[in-house]
Amino acid sequence: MADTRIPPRVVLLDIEGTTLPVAFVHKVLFPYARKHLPALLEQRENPVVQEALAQIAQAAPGVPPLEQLERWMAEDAKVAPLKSLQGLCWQQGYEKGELEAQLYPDVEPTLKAWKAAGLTLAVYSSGSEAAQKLIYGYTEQGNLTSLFSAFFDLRVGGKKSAQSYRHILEQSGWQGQDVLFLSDVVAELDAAAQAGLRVCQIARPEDGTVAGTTHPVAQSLPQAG
Ligand SMILES: CSCCC(=O)C(=O)COP(=O)(O)O
Ligand SMILES: [Mg+2]
Repeated sequence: MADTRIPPRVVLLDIEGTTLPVAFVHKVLFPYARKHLPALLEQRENPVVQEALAQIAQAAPGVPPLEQLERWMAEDAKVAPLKSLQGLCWQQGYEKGELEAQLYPDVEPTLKAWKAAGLTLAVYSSGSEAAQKLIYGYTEQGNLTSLFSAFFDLRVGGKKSAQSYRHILEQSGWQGQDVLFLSDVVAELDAAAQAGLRVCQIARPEDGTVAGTTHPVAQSLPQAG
């Protein structure tokens, strides 16, 4: 159990519902990817596409790739081939100026203040590392990627599994009691706490996030720090 009188050294942040509105992900990013996936799948020479197609064939033998991707998108499944292909669609959207990440208003000033105060900042999202870097690379406030020291994605495992947070600690060398994990999803906080991290739920009123009963709750990043 962490001594809460000692401040954390690292803040590990979820994205959707924590730093970026759920509506932006579901009403802007996901539809953009859905529209561009069929053309992307034609780019057979692209190594990201090739790897994703191989992973889809392994996960769903005999199912046409686009059909399987549609199923996963309908379920909002957090699976690596979908996430890497979505990331590639978004890359093209950001580079063409068709996408720009709209963070919650408190996020950019708070991240900068935490960084200036000496905290290490890191991301853990189901979105691929490439997609995370795009979000923070193309925000309305400019490129914020240099604020972050590490980007963790589904390669460490799913966010509702304690083992994933143990992998993050192993890979980073951080001690669990030094790391504060912020997320809107209680099951993710449960898993992180089980692995020995400090946790705080971000329950955004504008997203209607339901506050749990087992972990500290804040309505914005500055309240959590
Ligand atoms: C970082 S890319 C957009 C978010 C995304 O694809 C997603 O599935 C949301 O995942 P999170 O773990 O940030 O809730
Ligand atoms: Mg989230």
